[in-house]
Amino acid sequence: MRKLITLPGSDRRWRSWCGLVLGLLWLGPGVAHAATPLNGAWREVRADDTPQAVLAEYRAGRLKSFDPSLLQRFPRSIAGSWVVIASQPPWDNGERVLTIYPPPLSTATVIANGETQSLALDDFSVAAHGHGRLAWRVPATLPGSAPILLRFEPSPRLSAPVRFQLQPWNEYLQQDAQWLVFASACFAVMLAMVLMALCFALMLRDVTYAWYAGYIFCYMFIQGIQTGFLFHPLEWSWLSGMAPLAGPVAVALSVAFASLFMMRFCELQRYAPLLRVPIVALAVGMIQLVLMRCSQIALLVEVAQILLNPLLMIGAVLLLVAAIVAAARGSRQAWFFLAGWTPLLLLTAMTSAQVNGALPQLDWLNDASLAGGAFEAIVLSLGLADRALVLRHDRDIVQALADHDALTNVLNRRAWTERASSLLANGTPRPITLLFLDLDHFKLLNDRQGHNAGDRALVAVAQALATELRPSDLLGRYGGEEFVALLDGTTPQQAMPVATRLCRRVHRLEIPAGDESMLLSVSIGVAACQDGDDVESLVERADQAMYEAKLNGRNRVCLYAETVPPSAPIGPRLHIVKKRE
Ligand SMILES: Nc1nc2c(ncn2[C@@H]2O[C@H](COP(=O)(O)OP(=O)(O)OP(=O)(O)O)[C@@H](O)[C@H]2O)c(=O)[nH]1
Repeated sequence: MRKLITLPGSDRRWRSWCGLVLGLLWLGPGVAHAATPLNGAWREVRADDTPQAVLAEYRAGRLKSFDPSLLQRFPRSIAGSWVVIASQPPWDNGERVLTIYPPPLSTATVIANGETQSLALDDFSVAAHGHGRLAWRVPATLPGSAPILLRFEPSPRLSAPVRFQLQPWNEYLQQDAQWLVFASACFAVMLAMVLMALCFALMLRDVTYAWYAGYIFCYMFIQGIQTGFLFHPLEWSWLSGMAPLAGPVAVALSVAFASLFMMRFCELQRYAPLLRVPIVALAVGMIQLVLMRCSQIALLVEVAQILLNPLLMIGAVLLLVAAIVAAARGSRQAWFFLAGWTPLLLLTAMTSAQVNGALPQLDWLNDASLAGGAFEAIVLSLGLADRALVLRHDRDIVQALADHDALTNVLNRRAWTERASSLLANGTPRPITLLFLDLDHFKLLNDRQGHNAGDRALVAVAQALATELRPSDLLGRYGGEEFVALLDGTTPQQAMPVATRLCRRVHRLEIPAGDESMLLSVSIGVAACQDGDDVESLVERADQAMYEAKLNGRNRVCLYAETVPPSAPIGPRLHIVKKRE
């Protein structure tokens, strides 16, 4: 048989570095290990084959040779394939482990020293298992020069290509542990994002998070089956034999969840409304495939099997186009989707190409897909956080619009009442005083100068009041030409000079109206908060005081009578603002 040249160490290291870059979380398998150089040969299984006859054919050089260090695809055949793996000299007779990576979903049987042993992901009978690969501990009695014969059982599906390694036991243990750390980290990241998204979905009652959680969970599940992580180390023995059903079902569900998630996340309704229909159809179609696959009706199962791959390809293109269109039309989230999802799509496309015999050197694609899942989960979570931020910003704007008077931009009556109520409800004993302001003869001003001039006057008054008051004072527009200001921590005696200042300030305002300027004045009622007061009762007393100010000639401040002893002279209750010259 023609001797095959194995890849030099530098090449292998280069491939490992590619894995590091693409895998992002690549911890262990990225480090190159000095595996024994191997020769490989194979042929399809025939009906009257015996292991001895196959080995004899191998020794006679009649099998098809291949390089075990590269990914090798054994065609789907009815009976399966024989594979012979032999070390190149110098032979190592120490403790060795033969590994098959990535682990095939079908069973492989090793025949050595006249004994057979089955290797399968969902085989829980053997004590020692490889993680993320099939592993067989070579018996010490088998000489290093002896070829190892394997029989790959026929697979109903197109089988993924595999590569073989023969490693010293210690080196294998180290690589196995590194892979476990790497895979656990990837799965932990994805699981954390799923749990976080579920909490958000429940708390915020936003189904986008639920679709996201479903999508990432399905992807995790697919990776868990493909890498064998669910079987070893998780030992989900109940899943044994179910992989051929559970795998395609999880794939179809993940596409359905991804479609529903991306539709809401990228706001297709706003940015690409026409693409919503095919994407909803894709999600519905995938769910139908799941139902057909689980129906146990042979015809439906067969049809579902045939439709899955073409629909996957169409779906991938559709989601990609929709995301690009939405991103181009201004959807921020679509960029997050593209950043997280495109690497995974590329990896999936490359893995599919490998199933058809391309890219045999890229043996890191499977682990990179695992890391790609974790990377995507993080990027999409960042996208969801960004979306929450944008929604909060929009909500703040709406809230501000709802709380503020459109003309004067001070708090409107509802918002002012709410905030004043919570201030009064805050039980800390402290003085609180309310000013009730009503512009004088405003109807006259409107009638003479027009409604627009009246509006300008209201805006100018609101600005003047806001400037004159402290930021902590609660200013609001209570009605047409009525304003209220709640002065927290202020006694009526302290509030009177403030109210007088406001009175003067309003009276000094110059509101241009045609050739002349308007003269404004305001009457202010002052009332102190008493025990058991609510906003309504406090406003009522301040309103009464304001009427008193009106009755006394307007353009003045009046303190509500009950808040000062009846014996007090009228002076401190009534502040008259001098008429403007
Ligand atoms: N321009 C303008 N006018 C308003 C607005 N809201 C209420 N008004 C007017 O304010 C006037 C209030 O008139 P009245 O309640 O009779 O009070 P007044 O004319 O100020 O008289 P006194 O309060 O007794 O001094 C009415 O003519 C309302 O139409 C507004 O947003 N813009």
